[in-house]
Amino acid sequence: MAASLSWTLMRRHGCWLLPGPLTSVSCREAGRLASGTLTEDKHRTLQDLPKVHFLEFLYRVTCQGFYNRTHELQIHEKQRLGPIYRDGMNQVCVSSPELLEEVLRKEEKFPCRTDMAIWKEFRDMKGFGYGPFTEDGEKWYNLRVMLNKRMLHPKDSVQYGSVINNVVTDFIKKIHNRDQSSTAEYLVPDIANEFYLFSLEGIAAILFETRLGCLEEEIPAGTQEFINSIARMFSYSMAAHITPKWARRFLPHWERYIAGWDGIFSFAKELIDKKIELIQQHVDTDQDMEGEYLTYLLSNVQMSTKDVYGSITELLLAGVDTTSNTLTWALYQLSINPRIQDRLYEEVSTTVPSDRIPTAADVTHMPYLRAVIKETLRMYPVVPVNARVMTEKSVTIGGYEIPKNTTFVLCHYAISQDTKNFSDSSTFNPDRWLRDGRERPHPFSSIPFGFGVRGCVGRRIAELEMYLLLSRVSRRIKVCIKVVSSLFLCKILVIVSLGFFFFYHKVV
Ligand code: HEM
Repeated sequence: MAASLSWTLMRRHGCWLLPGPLTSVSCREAGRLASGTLTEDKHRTLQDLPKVHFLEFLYRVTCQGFYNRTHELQIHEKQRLGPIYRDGMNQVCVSSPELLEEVLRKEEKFPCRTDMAIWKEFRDMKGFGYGPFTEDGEKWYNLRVMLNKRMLHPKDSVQYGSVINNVVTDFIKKIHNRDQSSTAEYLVPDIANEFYLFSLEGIAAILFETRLGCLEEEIPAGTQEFINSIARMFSYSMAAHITPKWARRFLPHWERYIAGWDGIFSFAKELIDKKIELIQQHVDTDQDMEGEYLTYLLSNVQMSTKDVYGSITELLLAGVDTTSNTLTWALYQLSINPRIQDRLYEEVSTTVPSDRIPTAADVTHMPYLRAVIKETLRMYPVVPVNARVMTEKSVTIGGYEIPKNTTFVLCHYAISQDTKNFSDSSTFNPDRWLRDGRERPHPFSSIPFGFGVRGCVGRRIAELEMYLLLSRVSRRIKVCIKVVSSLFLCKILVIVSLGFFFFYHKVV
């Protein structure tokens, strides 16, 4: 998934290609065995699984236009081959909630995703520690034990409520000030970018305990350089990954990729070093030091400063596009579904009086708001494909014995789009998540934050950011889509540009 996440971010400049025809041939045997209806009379192995040949895969990607929409390729292959098959790289793809559950429930003590070799290479070159994405095994486990504290439990995230609300206030001010000529309605030309800046400001305020100025009229030069470095690192990642080591000297990609990381780490390091200095001053003068996440990590004797540099940087990178893309899709769906928007407005305005800002505690009384986010993540999962590698022993999945070190590709997108799991799956319907006595979807049919000990560490923070922003926006602003100039989706559902939004004040 780390690769998928980095790919997600890398593809911010991708484009939407027209869908190719979907064939409806299915591999009945694999489907029936996997769903348990075929007698398991024979010992079945990896070799017995239906297979997509590498050339077939190349053909689909290059000639059939799946290059920029491999999430749709998941659906295509599932229709042809059933819910479990081998892909062109001999990985085992699973695309039913039952099989997904089987894989994840059998995961090992230190679950492994994929190797982040080129991320690790930079850290090794420059002497920085690994973070939660790059670390593996017992070291990863010990790191997560420390990172989880003050972040993963819902009551931990509540303490960041006021920090996030301050950032939301600045976001709303910025949007309002955009067009001073009209108090009633105005256009926001690139809402995806506004949400990117909001998410970066929000996660940095939590992680660094400082503000970066992303929501100011003019973004400070250092912050802008940091944003550019993130973009540079991701846009050259794929080229750096496929360039052979011997060719790096002759092509510009590797150097640019490293320059991107240099910019990211030097910015993060400067902020962390400032905090270390501040803590030291307090220690020297015998003063108590109050602080949040970074202070907690730096005060933890089991974490070296080198590890803090690595972890904070990876948390920061994971916490921006994920949240901002989800918010953009949520707003898009609200803008084309005015009844859902009105219902959200009703819920927020009846739960919190208009003179009060919604808090983390208020959000627990807003089931519809939470359902809107859950449904957005079902339709547009920011991590549409994840992975697990069982490194200790072979494992039996869907009746097939799969040798150790085989990669399992978890096809979340195909699962959450399947009408067997969600009736009318292409319709945005938050109601399906309400706990009002209706039948609940299979628990593994939509798991946008992953599962188990390797699941998303930033989940609670991300949810709180999205709830607090959306509750305030929906109470104050009526959002309509005016022009969808260019709705680009790419390989992993990242929005490059979502046209123009037409905003109208509800309450000034
Ligand atoms: C809408 C927002 C987000 C979504 C949908 C999301 C989703 C995910 C998913 C699916 C995974 C992989 C889990 C697994 O393999 O089982 C993950 C991992 C991770 N996420 Fe998030 N994430 C979001 C926001 C954030 C934020 C705000 C942060 C930072 C505070 C963050 C930090 C991480 C980290 C560090 C990992 C790697 C964990 C590990 O390997 O131990 N995420 N995320």
